[in-house]
Amino acid sequence: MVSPFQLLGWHWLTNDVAAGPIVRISPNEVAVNELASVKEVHRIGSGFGKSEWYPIISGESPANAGLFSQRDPKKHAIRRKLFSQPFSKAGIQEWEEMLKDRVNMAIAGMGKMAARDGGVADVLEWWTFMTTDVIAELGFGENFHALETGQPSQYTKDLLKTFILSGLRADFPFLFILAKYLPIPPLQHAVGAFRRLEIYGEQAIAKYRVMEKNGGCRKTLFTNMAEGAIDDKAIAREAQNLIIAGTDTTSVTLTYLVWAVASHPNVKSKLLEEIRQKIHSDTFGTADTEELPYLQAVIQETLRLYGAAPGGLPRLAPAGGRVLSEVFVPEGTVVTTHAYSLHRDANIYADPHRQVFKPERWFSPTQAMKDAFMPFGGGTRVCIGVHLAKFEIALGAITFFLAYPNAQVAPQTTAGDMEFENFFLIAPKSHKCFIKLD
Ligand code: HEM
Repeated sequence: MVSPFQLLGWHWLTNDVAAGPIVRISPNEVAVNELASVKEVHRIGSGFGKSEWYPIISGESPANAGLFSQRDPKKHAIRRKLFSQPFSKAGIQEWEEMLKDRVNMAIAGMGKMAARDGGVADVLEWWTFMTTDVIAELGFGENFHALETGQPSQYTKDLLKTFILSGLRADFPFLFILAKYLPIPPLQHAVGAFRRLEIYGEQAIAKYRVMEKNGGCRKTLFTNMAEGAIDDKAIAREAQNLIIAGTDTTSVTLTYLVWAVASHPNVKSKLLEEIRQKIHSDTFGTADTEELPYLQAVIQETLRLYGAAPGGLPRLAPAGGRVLSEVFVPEGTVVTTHAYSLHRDANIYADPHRQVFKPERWFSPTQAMKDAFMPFGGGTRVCIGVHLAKFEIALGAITFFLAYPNAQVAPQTTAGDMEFENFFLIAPKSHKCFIKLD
């Protein structure tokens, strides 16, 4: 059974290291935190598949499940194969100019905001406009113009609203049925948003097809997929899912990176020294970002502490059950693993906690550090957007600190504001991160 806590994504911090390697957190659910057990759960071929939480939270039936929520391993493998080239490192590098353009627009937007608002900009807002415009271009071949207008599109607002509301819809479906007939404004807005999203996705793909016929369409991630490999309804759904999976995840992580670096002057000066030494003109590209070891260490450390999806990833114990951390876990039990706890395990990471932002630890990581590092999940279900996310974060960080080397956390943003809110994906509680740019 899926618990309301699972649906709302609130069940992730309970598995503290002190609580033990395996903890029963509901009648049919255990959380595991021991490295060997976590590795077993995510090992390719281990038989631990995604639980029923995924189709419920995404609102997708088995017949129309997308890449993220597909539970059937064979169907998932077929869909994943279609995505693997466009999302590969080389595939993402083909979008380099567009990525750089959107990063530059975000930096310019922050500058304009700061010029208007006493030198201070909300970087979370601009990184979110950036990631939205990037993924809309990749998924739909459309520009949502969030960066140009400094406003989220109606589509993005609906999408993010429905992501939070999907937990509610799954738990209380009758409320959403009633909402069609009863004048309860918040529920009617939600139903309207779900419907608008479906219509928008289908219209966008239909429009794309017309342009394709006339030879005037922009390339998308789906452009080179074999004819008929995936129908237009499924493309619309996948594109929509990519916007959910690829927007806030990256913008929140990049925001925490800027905040953490701006809060640690020694880290900032080392990062700036490396960037200034190795980046000599604005023609730098994605490949150059991989030649900056200190930047890469800063990104790793940010993902360790502030990766955007650190909570439980629910899987089902396979036929016959399994022994995990010396405990027999019967078949069908929900088993969750949590990057949050693993990334703070003092047996693996020295001084693991939040105050200790130490990129240097990644210069010579132990095998255990590498094995325990799972901000993007693991096994066959590891995040498909990892290269896109890492390039956006790297390009964003370089461009930001070159433009604003004196960046500091503004007094409007306190440590409390940057505590996590958690709905499966985390965000700063205040949903803002004000940085003084000069
Ligand atoms: C810093 C940014 C990101 C983080 C921390 C992150 C994290 C994750 C995690 C932890 C998972 C595994 C979920 C599970 O097993 O339940 C995942 C899966 C996934 N992510 Fe990401 N993600 C990020 C960026 C992106 C981007 C940019 C995209 C696409 C545009 C994306 C698309 C996906 C998809 C489609 C899956 C499902 C893959 C599958 O099941 O085959 N993610 N992500």
